[in-house]
Amino acid sequence: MRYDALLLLSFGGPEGPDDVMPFLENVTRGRGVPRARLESVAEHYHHFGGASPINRQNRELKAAIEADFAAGGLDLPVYWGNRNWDPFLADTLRQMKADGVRRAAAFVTSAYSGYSCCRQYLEDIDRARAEVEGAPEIDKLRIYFNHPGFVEPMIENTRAAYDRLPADLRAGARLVFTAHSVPFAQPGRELYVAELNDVAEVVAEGRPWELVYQSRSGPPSVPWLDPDVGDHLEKIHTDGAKAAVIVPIGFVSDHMEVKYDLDVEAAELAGRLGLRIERAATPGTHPKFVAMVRDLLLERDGTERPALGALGPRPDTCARTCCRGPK
Ligand SMILES: CC1=C(CCC(=O)O)c2cc3nc(cc4[nH]c(cc5[nH]c(cc1n2)c(C)c5CCC(=O)O)c(CCC(=O)O)c4C)C(CCC(=O)O)=C3C
Ligand SMILES: [Fe+2]
Repeated sequence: MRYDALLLLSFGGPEGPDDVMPFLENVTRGRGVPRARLESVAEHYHHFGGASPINRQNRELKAAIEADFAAGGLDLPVYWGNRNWDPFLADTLRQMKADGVRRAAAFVTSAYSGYSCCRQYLEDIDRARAEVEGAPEIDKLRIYFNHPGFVEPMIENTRAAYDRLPADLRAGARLVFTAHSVPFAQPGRELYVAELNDVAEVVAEGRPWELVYQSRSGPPSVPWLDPDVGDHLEKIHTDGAKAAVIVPIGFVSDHMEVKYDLDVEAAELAGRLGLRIERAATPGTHPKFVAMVRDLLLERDGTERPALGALGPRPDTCARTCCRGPK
């Protein structure tokens, strides 16, 4: 084992009402998100008492990874750091250094390629390391959108969502995959879209399906990936659909974008339309997803690199050109 720690690297989220605005300002600094959008997203967090579910989910994931390492005889400490909120990555690196960690592998809670999911985390690592003299070296583990540990829980959760539909609605239910929208001009967008389509085809298990986007945040003048999930639900309702299974294929846990934009907003819309929807769970702390983290670590020492779908495993280190950030 060439690493002496695992770093769980995530987005971060507010833990109470006073954190909401400072958190949103961290997320959107320099990104041209309109103030009105920030204020409406703040309301999503206030709807849940000002706390994002993502921190609890990361604490649970960290505990599950620790238990899985222990059960697998892997004696490696696990640390957790975020891009946008406490525990901030630089503080975590300071702690790792104090504990004598010299080289760590990073597992990021985003499964896909593209600037927001991948390159931005590499930039976060560079920036945080530059802040901490003598910081450990950090290798980001490969992108895992098509690893069976991510895809198989998605398949199981999709089947379970079908099973929750009334039997008479199952056969006619539309299968709708959803992912976070990004600006059309975002570096790596083509690869992000290709990967989403590749996994959707596997998870659909032969059913017809469609891929839509959610949680768009830029000004209307800037094109983002579409169609939007809400517009799409209205369209399939107009087409005569009675039910749909919604699979948040773009996300690894049931955080705010899932809990609000799907379980509140899309659910309200579907209720108004009289469209029955069931939302599939995300991998979260599914045992296969947790075990994948250990597999990704061990494959660095030459074991198999499993991948489902047609695209094949991504390389360990992505080329600087594949989803370059803003210059
Ligand atoms: C592709 C993608 C993922 C999926 C991959 C992954 O899962 O990582 C993702 C995840 C997440 N996005 C999250 C939250 C937010 N994203 C925002 C804004 C943005 N997201 C973007 C992209 C993505 N984001 C983009 C291009 C922007 C515009 C600003 C910019 O160019 O960066 C904003 C600002 C307000 C708004 O405009 O919505 C918030 C609050 C949370 C935490 C939720 C919680 O608290 O539970 C998570 C996991
Ligand atoms: Fe986001």
